[in-house]
Amino acid sequence: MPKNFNDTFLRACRQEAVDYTPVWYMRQAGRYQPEYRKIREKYSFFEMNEIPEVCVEVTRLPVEQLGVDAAILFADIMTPLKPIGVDVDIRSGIGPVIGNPIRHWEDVYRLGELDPESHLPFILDSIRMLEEQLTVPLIGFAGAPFTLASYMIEGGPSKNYHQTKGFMYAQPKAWEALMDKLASLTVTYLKAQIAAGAKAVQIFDSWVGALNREDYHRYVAPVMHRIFAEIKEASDVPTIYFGIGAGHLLTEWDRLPADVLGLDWRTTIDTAREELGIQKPLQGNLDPSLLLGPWEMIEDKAREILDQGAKHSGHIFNLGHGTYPEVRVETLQRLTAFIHDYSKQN
Ligand SMILES: Cc1c2[nH]c(c1CCC(=O)O)Cc1[nH]c(c(CCC(=O)O)c1C)Cc1[nH]c(c(CCC(=O)O)c1C)Cc1[nH]c(c(C)c1CCC(=O)O)C2
Repeated sequence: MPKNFNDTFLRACRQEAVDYTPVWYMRQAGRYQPEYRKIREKYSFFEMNEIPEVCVEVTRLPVEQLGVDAAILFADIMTPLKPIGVDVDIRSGIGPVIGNPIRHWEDVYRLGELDPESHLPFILDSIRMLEEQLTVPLIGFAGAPFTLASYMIEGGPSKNYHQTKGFMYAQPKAWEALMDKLASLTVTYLKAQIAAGAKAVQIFDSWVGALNREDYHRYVAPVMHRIFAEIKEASDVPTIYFGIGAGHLLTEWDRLPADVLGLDWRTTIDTAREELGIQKPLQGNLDPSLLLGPWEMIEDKAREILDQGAKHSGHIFNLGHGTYPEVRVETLQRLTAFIHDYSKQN
């Protein structure tokens, strides 16, 4: 680990004292960066992912360009599904598209088991290289079972997840088996990332907000509990749980052995703390669309989020979802500097 290592992000995850509010951005490596677009012209998404030199360069770029306090591994939530038999492609502007969607219980039983060292050596090599080079913590990540299953069942992005939920209601045994397999994969994958050098891990459950509280409790919470408990048992790296439109699930999430909860822009930090009584560290939550508005609006909102975050220990600034291709690099540079300067003074 380099000498000038900045652990502000990790300290905030543990609710320890910090000199300023740390910040990183979901999808901080991506098409809003001219350098990314240039590399992407030459390679497919998975080629970029599978060549460690490229993966390392793309992971480092936003740290150097924006001055953020954490790096997130350049990969996708779909990356570990390819080796277990999911025929997935990432299409620009669309997202993951699956050639062999799950329709019957047989499709669930056909899924293989992940062996990170032999299936994904490029990911672990990239993490080891980054661990030597980075002066900020590297966040490893994985998709949560519900969100992975939604792509595997729908065959691609969806608006209402009705096939996923239909499968869950109509074939509960197959659903449970699918959740179990994906939970094991997530634990195995994250443990391997931690062993290779990831300093924190985030689990993306982007689409789980499609479920009501009762269904979340019944069909998803048990596996999420198992995942966080098994990671906690194996290591002391902070774990972060994030989803979109999931404010109604926050009190359920609060009961999981996850360390940090990620908020989208629909739930303010004040609401989470004062109305829902959440004591865990919180990450978020500027609406990424606001980055397309005038600077004064961005600054006002960032100040409001920082003020709310500062009332309690444990706030990591982030967006409420990933940044968009239309966002200017300069906007994120200015926002990062503002967050650091403002939170140092307050
Ligand atoms: C649901 C989900 C996916 N992928 C991911 C999630 C969870 C977070 C979220 O909700 O956004 C997570 C993800 N995807 C990517 C990262 C890398 C790290 C980072 O945040 O910088 C991470 C953490 C790279 C990526 N993943 C993807 C890109 C764009 C790929 C390209 O260059 O075409 C990147 C940089 C593709 C992808 N992959 C997925 C989507 C919805 C898309 C975007 C489609 C598009 O707008 O083109 C599935």
